[in-house]
Amino acid sequence: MSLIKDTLSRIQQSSPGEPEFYQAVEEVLESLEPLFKKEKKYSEHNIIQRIVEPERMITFRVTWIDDKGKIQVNKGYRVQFSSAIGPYKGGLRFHPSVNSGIIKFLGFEQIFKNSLTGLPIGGGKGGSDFDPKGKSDNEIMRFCQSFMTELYRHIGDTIDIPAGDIGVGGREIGYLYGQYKRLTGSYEGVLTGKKIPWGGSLARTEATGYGAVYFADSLLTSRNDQLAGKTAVVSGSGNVAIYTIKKLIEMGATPVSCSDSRGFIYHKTGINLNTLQQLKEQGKNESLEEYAKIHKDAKYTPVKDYPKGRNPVWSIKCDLAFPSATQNELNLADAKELLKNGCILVAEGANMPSTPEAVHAFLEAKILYGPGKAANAGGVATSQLEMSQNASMLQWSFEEVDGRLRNIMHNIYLSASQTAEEFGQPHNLVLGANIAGFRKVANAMIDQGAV
Ligand SMILES: NC(=O)C1=CN([C@@H]2O[C@H](COP(=O)(O)OP(=O)(O)OC[C@H]3O[C@@H](n4cnc5c(N)ncnc54)[C@H](O)[C@@H]3O)[C@@H](O)[C@H]2O)C=CC1
Ligand SMILES: O=C(O)CCC(=O)C(=O)O
Repeated sequence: MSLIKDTLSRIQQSSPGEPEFYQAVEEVLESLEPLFKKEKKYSEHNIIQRIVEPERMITFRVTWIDDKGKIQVNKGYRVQFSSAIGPYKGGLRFHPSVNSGIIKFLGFEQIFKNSLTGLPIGGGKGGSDFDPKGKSDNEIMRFCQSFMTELYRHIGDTIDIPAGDIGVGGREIGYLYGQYKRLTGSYEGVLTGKKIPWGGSLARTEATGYGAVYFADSLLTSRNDQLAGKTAVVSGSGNVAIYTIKKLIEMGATPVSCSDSRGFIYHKTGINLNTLQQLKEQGKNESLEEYAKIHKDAKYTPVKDYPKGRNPVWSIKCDLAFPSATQNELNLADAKELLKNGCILVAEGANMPSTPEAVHAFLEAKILYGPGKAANAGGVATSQLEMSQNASMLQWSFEEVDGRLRNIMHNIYLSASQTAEEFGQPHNLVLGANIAGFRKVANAMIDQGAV
């Protein structure tokens, strides 16, 4: 269609070499076609041309000194994509694969995800190609301090509020926050994902994983089904995967896998969360290999033994799948395998983990499919709850925050499914989430004039 083709060809020309960004844009635009047919105001106000162009993209040099005294250089990014409905909000990713296209795809997704939460937050994202693996604590600290020395002038508690993502957890947020305070002298909620004694929110650490499971629960309930008794495959073994596994266990399901960039574990009787958490806290690269040494009935498969072009996590027989590692980790062949094995639900903890072909296969099969921007929105929603607590100088209980998270996830489900129904495709939550998220942002853009 011309809306998609024209927009893609324009962004390919103006932003060459950013395939993940084009992928994210194409998926959203495909879903928006029925809305554009129904309501002309979005074309009249040229919303698409405006929304695919970030309000601001900041790139900067991050110079830091390693433990040997050598000067190292990385690249830092912050995309401030849309402030139509609130201050820019989104995580920071530290991973060697980070480049402008990755940051822009994540920032673009964040616009609609944040809108879906029903909270007043705009879309942003940032990060660096810095690789935290194998770095000492002091190296991480020096890197974070240098990163913030550039970033601090662009952020603020009502301007742009970064948080964590891959490679950025409580430790990194601490070093970033310390440096922000040193530079500005201001104790404000400028970052979320802070530790509890210095402004963090209870349940933020758990929120993305818990939220994905709450979302799955809403999906299953819509078909008079439940999590209890189901077998689940989970990929990743970081923040999102661990708290997905924890909540699945609490709700009576059996998560049987986890993975990292070196390999995966299949533990048919169920992942032992204590072992996994203890090994991950030790921070060794070999934690999943160690897991299989401790639990003899678990099988570890290294990446070098994966069949070409496949992620064998998705070949494990299961009822439910929670991709919780990274983008494009589940392709069409993987999707077909999941469907062949009787998987009835996919809830994406990661951002854009399924390739477009895999997404189409899920939609065609009419299984319960929760796209990342809906299913993993619990993390950013709880970040906004952290901002609210910071602004009012209060701290809510775990139960209070968790209860709000659960409601927010159910409301996201309702908003996506009711919108999907409105457009005559009740099972299609990709369409529902994209239209519901877009409509609010686009209407705000129209109200605010040509800015
Ligand atoms: N932390 C949060 O609150 C949120 C995270 N997400 C998304 O969830 C996903 C996971 O993020 P976190 O758990 O926060 O990060 P993390 O750094 O805690 O964990 C990332 C996990 O993914 C694995 N991984 C990374 N690249 C991989 C690759 N190429 N192949 C296989 N495994 C790989 C890592 O080994 C690790 O187990 C990402 O897509 C992130 O954007 C989405 C919403 C919020
Ligand atoms: O908590 C946040 O602000 C951001 C979380 C995030 O990066 C995401 O939703 O992908």
